[in-house]
Amino acid sequence: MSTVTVMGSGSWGTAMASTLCDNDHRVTLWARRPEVCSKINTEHRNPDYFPDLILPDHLSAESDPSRAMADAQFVVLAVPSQTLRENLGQWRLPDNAIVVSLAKGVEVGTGMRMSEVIMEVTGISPDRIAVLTGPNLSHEIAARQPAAAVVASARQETAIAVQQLFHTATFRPYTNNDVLGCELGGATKNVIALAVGVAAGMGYGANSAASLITRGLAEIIRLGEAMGADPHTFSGLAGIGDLVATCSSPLSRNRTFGEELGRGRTVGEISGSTRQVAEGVKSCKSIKALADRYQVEMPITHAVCAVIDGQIAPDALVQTLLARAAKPERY
Ligand SMILES: NC(=O)C1=CN([C@@H]2O[C@H](COP(=O)(O)OP(=O)(O)OC[C@H]3O[C@@H](n4cnc5c(N)ncnc54)[C@H](O)[C@@H]3O)[C@@H](O)[C@H]2O)C=CC1
Ligand SMILES: O=C(CO)COP(=O)(O)O
Repeated sequence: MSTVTVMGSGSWGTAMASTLCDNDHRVTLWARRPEVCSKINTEHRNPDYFPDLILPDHLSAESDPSRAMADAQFVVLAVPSQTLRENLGQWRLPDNAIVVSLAKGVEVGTGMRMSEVIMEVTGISPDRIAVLTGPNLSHEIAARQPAAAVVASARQETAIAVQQLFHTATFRPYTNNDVLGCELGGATKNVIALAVGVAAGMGYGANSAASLITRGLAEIIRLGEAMGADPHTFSGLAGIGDLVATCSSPLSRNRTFGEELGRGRTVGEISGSTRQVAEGVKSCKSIKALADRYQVEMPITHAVCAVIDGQIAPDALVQTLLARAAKPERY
């Protein structure tokens, strides 16, 4: 049994905290709002994110970050990518705890992956940092539907410790030492899911979705290789696995955001109507910046950015991609 603190009580933090309880770990969930803590502690519910789910009764919630993390052997970070730097700046993580990053994004302005942000802000060695990623839609995980995932760390013992921490009867993590590839896979698939959503919102079917997923994977691999990732990572759970889950599921916030765009709503309208984060809306900019920095062609990412920035209408996204010069199929 380990002592684990999950920092962030949105969809993914709550689902992961709940899963961790299946292994009888001592789990504390940090929530910003005391009223959320109170609902979790007294009613075992987090109604804003899971109105129908009863949480394990031994899951406890705490709104004070220091109290939440006291004694934690593992700290699991489940806040949005674009707030992680600010959050870490305000928190004091316990010495020697292993830090697990759950966020799937690239920081706007710096182009940094989440493990890089963690290292820069906290000074923690990469040996104590792990990334958990893969095809893991929170509502399916919270319902204990079976799924696999990847735990990546620079240090194999850390990856194995986190793998064991999360491995339950329904949740099966594999280890991987390609932290860069795993993080990139998780962040880039959100952008492709936005494009797939736009196509779906315009009424296009499986052929359009499959074409975007496949060519999306090609541009993800191009970027990954240019940055030094292992290309095999992208044929695994952190790559094609997560890409397929996110691009296919109506539960995906990124795909749904794109679908709303395709139906004619604006970025402002969609963002204003949900409290949930669709990471690709911001990360598309930082991923496009990485593509420019590494001189990699990422036409779908470019087109998504143009839609999000209002430079082209959503219904021009697919046309823009189809009108590109003809070329051989290759990565
Ligand atoms: N929901 C899912 O199925 C999965 C999500 N993820 C990733 O997990 C990360 C967190 O996403 P979700 O929990 O799904 O998002 P969410 O929108 O459901 O919840 C985000 C949580 O962060 C909190 N938050 C927002 N702004 C904050 C701030 N400035 N400071 C501190 N906390 C803040 C919110 O109150 C909320 O508790 C994202 O990077 C997402 O890509 C990864 C795998 C699956
Ligand atoms: O990362 C996810 C599934 O693995 C969740 O995707 P969304 O953020 O699009 O809901």
